[in-house]
Amino acid sequence: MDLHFTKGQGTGNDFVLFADPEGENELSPTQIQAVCDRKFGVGGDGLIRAVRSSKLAAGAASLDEDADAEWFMDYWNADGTVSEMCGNGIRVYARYLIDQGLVALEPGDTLAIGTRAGVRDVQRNRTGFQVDLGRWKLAGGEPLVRARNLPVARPGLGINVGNPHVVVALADDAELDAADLSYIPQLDPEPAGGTNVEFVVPSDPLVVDGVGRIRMRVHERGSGETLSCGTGAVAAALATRHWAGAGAPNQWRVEVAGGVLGVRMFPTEDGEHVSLSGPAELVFDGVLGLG
Ligand SMILES: N[C@@H](CCC[C@H](N)C(=O)O)C(=O)O
Repeated sequence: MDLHFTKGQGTGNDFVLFADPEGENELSPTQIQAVCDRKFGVGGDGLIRAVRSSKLAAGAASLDEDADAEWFMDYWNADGTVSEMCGNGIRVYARYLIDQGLVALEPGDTLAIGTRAGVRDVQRNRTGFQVDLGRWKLAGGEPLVRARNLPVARPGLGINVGNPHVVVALADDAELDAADLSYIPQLDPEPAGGTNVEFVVPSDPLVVDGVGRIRMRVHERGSGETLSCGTGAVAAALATRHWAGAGAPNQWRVEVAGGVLGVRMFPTEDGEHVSLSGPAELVFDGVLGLG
């Protein structure tokens, strides 16, 4: 089979995307690993299949919340495992659907996209996209996190924004730079199903013009260290606001190795939601022969 793909990225978090509107070409975990391999394949932190929600295999996801989500983001990590949600990926996915002529979306317009975490609204803006990640949750527990080259294990804060995260505050930039994230951070207790782990350092001053500022590095479940993680940036901002206490802002600028992401917490009738904004680019198209 020939895979007609597009490579895309959002703040350096890179994805291989392909269109399977009728749901006829689901890839196996082994094929996904091969496509995402940086030496023998296209290379990517994850793979996204564009499939119509109506063509999903029964039980793949519940789309009860919004029957208008014509398109589903079928997201897979580079190691061939699924994830419920991807904050950078969903912006790149919106860009891809527009580029393929599968949806029309002008700046200011909103598109509902199905994900394993539920339906998410993505709004196109002048420079990129903003996604409403819905209600966030404290995941409970404060696992002790050990990472190579860090002097001590520290408690992390578990946060779920559709997918699982544990956020750890480090002492300073020097510690953040020294952490060796080519090894999987060890958690005690280890959360069932694994987790993404974010390491954060507040900027000094923490708040400028009402916007909180942090730096972050991430070890993604199923992909290793990446240049950025959108849902991770959201979890990191939520955790930092939690630690900062009363008076902490609801708007955050998160600096990652691949660029800058914006996070905003806002009230809704349904409780507090959190949104993520940032760029989304398509890089090149290609065809890969799959055995
Ligand atoms: N890079 C993504 C998150 C991708 C999924 C994650 N590795 C997981 O397993 O949950 C993002 O931008 O949010």
